[in-house]
Amino acid sequence: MSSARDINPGAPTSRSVVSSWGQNLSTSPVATLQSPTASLGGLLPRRSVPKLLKPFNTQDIKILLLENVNQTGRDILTAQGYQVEALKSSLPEDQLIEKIRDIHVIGIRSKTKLSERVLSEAKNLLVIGCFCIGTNQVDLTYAARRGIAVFNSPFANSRSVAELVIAEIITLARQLGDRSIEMHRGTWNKVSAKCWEIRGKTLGIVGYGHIGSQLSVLAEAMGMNVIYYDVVTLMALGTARQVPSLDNLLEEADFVTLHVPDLPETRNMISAAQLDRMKEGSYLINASRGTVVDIPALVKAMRSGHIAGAALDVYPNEPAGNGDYFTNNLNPWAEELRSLSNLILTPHIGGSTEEAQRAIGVEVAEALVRYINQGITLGSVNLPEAQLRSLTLDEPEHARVIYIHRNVPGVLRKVNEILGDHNVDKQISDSKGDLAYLMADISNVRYEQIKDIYESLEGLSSCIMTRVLY
Ligand SMILES: NC(=O)c1ccc[n+]([C@@H]2O[C@H](COP(=O)([O-])OP(=O)(O)OC[C@H]3O[C@@H](n4cnc5c(N)ncnc54)[C@H](O)[C@@H]3O)[C@@H](O)[C@H]2O)c1
Ligand SMILES: O=C(O)CC[C@@H](O)C(=O)O
Repeated sequence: MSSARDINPGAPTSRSVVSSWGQNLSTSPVATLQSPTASLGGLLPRRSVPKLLKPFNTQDIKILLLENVNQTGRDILTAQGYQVEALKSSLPEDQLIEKIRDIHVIGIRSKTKLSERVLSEAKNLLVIGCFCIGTNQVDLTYAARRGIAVFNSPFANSRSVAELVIAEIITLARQLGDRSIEMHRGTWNKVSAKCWEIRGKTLGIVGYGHIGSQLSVLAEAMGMNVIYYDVVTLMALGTARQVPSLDNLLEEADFVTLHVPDLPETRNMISAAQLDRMKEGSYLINASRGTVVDIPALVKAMRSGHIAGAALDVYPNEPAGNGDYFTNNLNPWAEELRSLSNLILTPHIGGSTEEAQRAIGVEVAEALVRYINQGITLGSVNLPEAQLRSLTLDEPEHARVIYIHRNVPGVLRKVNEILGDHNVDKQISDSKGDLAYLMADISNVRYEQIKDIYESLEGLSSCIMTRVLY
């Protein structure tokens, strides 16, 4: 990345070299070192004081957090001395492009689309934090091509989603949503027709990952029979049973619940043909991604009475913030949906609990700090995972070189020629597809040599991004 030297806070420009020499490096060591996720602590030599690697004034790091990221995450980032701006909602694309030009880190949830168009404007961006499970809103391939790391929180809200689905199964079986709406309008409508217990009914889980498998355990505890369909063969929990095809599941289940990611092969996975296969009077729940269900087909199946009820938490288009947006302007069938009986509509709240949001805030913010301060990529969804133990304060004249590069032959030789005048204490390199990530801790490196190392690495044709931390 030819302009990285000017814009990458990891780049030892003369400004950052000068400003960091006299800097107190331990602005807030605790936030990095108390991480429960990385096993860094265990790898540290006893009684050595870890040194925070910051080749820049921490105040120079600019972070934009969108979509009301939890306070736990904001606190961790602010404690590092970074400049943190936090907004409650997402931003329209043009405003996002304006903002993203200037920042080093962006934190988002599910609404902010970080497309190639947006990311191509993000000249300073080092890392993206998705404060959620899904990463489908980010162009991961393009981000990797630019050497921009992406982190998420793979399962901190799984339990919250599973509990919501359990609540929805009973709510649909007993038509609780409709009874409640009627009572709110003053209507007493005591009925038992087509209201059921869930005990002994069959739950069909599509996608038996973190959420699907958690849900399986809860559903069995309530006396349901569980079957599941997944593209991967997975160990069944309890007495659940994997079925060989989606059609098998649809034909057997009383309740079908979807827990697959947004992928080309899951788009409209449940459409007219699949709804037809479902049992007469069965129910559909979608708390995965809005693209997975063909909504006009669902409307038709519900109007005919073939599908007795449904719960939707996610939609193809979702608004950037809270407000009266669930209209046909957002999705052309929104008002028709609103008119259906026994249909639970929720505003993408599957993972929205205090517990989940706090845990996600901590997990993702700590991953960001580890990456910014030490270059550790453990848990990254798009870069190879690499970690080295922290340098310590009793290791003076050490520097950590991070070289993100195209995965082509001969790179290690060239890098080691550049590092050759110094002692390479530790080195790790890993690749993922076309991309490779190298970390090396070198000693006997004088302050004025760092700039040369940086410029030599940047001059290699394989270079995507170089950072030198010291
Ligand atoms: N509503 C919410 O607030 C909310 C919260 C968290 C997660 N989610 C969404 O829920 C979904 C599932 O999350 P998770 O954490 O359980 O994911 P996961 O990756 O742990 O599990 C997904 C499972 O789906 C399977 N799968 C993939 N493609 C499939 C296909 N074509 N057919 C059948 N199975 C397939 C995978 O093999 C995997 O086992 C994701 O889309 C996620 O973004 C929504
Ligand atoms: O909190 C969100 O916006 C997203 C929740 C969920 O869809 C996820 O991907 O974790």
